[in-house]
Amino acid sequence: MAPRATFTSRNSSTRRNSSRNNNLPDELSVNPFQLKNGILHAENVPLTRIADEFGTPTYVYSRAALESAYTRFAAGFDGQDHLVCFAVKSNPSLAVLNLFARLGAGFDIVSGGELARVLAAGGDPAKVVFSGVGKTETEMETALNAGIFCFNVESASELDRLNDVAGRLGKTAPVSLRVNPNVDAKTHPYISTGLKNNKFGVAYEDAFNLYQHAASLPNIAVHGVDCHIGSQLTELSPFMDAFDRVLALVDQLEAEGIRVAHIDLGGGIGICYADETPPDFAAYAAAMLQKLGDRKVKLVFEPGRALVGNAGALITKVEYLKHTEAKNFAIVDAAMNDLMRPALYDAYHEIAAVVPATDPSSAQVYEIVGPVCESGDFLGHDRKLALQQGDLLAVLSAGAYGMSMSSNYNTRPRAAEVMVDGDKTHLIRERETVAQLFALEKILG
Ligand SMILES: Cc1ncc(COP(=O)(O)O)c(C=O)c1O
Ligand SMILES: N[C@@H](CCCC[NH3+])C(=O)O
Repeated sequence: MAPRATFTSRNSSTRRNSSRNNNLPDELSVNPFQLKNGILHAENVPLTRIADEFGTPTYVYSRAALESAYTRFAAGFDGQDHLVCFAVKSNPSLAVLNLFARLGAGFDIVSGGELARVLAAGGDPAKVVFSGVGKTETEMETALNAGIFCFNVESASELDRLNDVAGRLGKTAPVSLRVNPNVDAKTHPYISTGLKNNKFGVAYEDAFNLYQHAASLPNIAVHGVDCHIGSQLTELSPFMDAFDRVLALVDQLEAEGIRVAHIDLGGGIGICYADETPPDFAAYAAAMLQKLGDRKVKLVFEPGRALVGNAGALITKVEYLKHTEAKNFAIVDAAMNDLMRPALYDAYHEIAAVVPATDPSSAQVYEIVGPVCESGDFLGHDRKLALQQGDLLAVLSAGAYGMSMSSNYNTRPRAAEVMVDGDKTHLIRERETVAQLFALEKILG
């Protein structure tokens, strides 16, 4: 897959970002990384300026793209009672969460740590849904005390524990059961969650009985039905199939007198990394609303990647070029610890020169690799680029599951994070120092 000359075909609807007047053309709010005067920019900031000011590797996010994605996603549900809960795991930066909170977003969390982040970022606990298969008692207590919107319960034993914890606190826990509809999400097996053999949720066949049990528990209030079938979905049909199964269950529950006030359809809409054509937000919303029909129920969504993925890039510098008999290597200063998606899923990220060579005839096919001592430490295979030592590269579509899955492997401080807003830059996370990496450690006395 050759890198494209322009960096387009991110989620395609180009409606104006109505959240605030950022004076950016619509196109730049949707595709913030564009070439101008021979330099790749984020909005109106040349990436060369970011590298000079903040060093490399650095994650860069576009405020306009983040806000535009949220606004376009939510706009599809205008007129329908709904709540968009951004999936924090995809990008837990306080600055990112704060932007979404200001737009009225809720949040999908999977740990007490994520709840703390949401609260620190100004998020409203009453708009938080708590997913995850392994909630601890302490996490349940904290979430009950914070007054979250709903627990997405993933097993019978979790339901009983939540009932006990709520009882101890003299509270009632609002609950959805996460049902596993056994639908093939048609995505990478590591990020498919809605099949029978996945650890997530409650088997569809068991859900009705478990709801009856939930309704009988003194400290549990059934509020909804939840379902999330996987991530990076590029087709509408699995969403539709899952929704069909969820609606059948909702009808069955209501017939039994168990009222369902909301349906949480999870996240999972994919983005364009290479040549995928994921469902357009408007088409996704229209299809969901059509299926919902005239049922009076709130819809909850948990999008992560679709709101942040294409709003971010990782800037890295070429440290060395190494030409061997078998391969050409561009050894860059970002590595699998900064962006592990290629190593973990063999995921493709477009990699573009920040200042493309004026004479592309010198281009060669490179392995783009990092300095980590693992053969799996690569960011891209077989990329045709005209490179020199010291050149800057931008690894695109890195706003989701990039920084959030980074590590300190090889005692590498994690990258800085910068938010671009028009022609301004904001350092939203400082680069870690090596001293910080072992500050909590002790040697024996
Ligand atoms: C329960 C839950 N909700 C939402 C998400 C967000 O998924 P995505 O980033 O694909 O929208 C995930 C991750 O797959 C998840 O596990
Ligand atoms: N980490 C994955 C997505 C996992 C979704 C979490 N349920 C990715 O980078 O694509």
